Amino acid sequence: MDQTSLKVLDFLSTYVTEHKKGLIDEVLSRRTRHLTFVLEDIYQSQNASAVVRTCDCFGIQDLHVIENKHSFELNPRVVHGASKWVNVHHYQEAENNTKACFDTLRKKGYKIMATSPDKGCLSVHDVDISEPIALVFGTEITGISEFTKSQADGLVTIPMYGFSESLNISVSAAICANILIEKLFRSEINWTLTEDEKNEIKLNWYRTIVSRSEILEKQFLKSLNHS
Ligand SMILES: C[S@@+](CC[C@H](N)C(=O)[O-])C[C@H]1O[C@@H](n2cnc3c(N)ncnc32)[C@H](O)[C@@H]1O
Repeated sequence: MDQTSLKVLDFLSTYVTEHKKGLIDEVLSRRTRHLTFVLEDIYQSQNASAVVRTCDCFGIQDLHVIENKHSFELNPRVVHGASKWVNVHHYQEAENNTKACFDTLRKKGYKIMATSPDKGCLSVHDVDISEPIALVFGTEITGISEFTKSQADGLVTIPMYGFSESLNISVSAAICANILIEKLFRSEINWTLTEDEKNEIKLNWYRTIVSRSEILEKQFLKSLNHS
């Protein structure tokens, strides 16, 4: 983070109560980029919203949204403001947005694991979390695309024992988040964010919670340029 952004962070922090600052620091201490979620063409807003909320609740900072056939929409009654705390990255411009997303994630060092109700896949309990993982969830009716199936580094399943063929996508995301985050917390892996990452996220959160932050920031930057 550059010096000016650090000064803005410092400035905006004067408008945030000590209680809120403490809460933000506590939440940031449990945020991770070691695990990230990917949604491929999810078209029901309540499902997309429930996943955003799950990411926030379990400390998954980034959600990648692939929009090949369907656009991503949030339902305010389900998301409950959680989208303010999670970085949502959209892939909607390329000819194959799934490929664009996977290329980006691989460059960042992620292994791509796709989820499926198929019995033959690796159980989510047995996933190796030593490397950063991007977990892909498929669309409501047809699941993950053939492209994802062929390009993923592995397929993961939540074992099921009933008559139904699959879980709801948002339920699957919550179960996987719970299992993998607990596994991460119990491991020796360095899954926490760097100080720089924490500051960048904190600045965005301060901008969200401080009223009229945009105007205040403009005035502050003007005063910096004059001094
Ligand atoms: C309703 S399911 C899609 C069902 C589709 N017929 C299929 O075979 O994938 C939607 C998404 O939820 C996730 N899902 C559902 N059940 C799962 C399970 N048992 N294990 C892992 N993921 C599951 C997957 O991401 C799936 O693409």
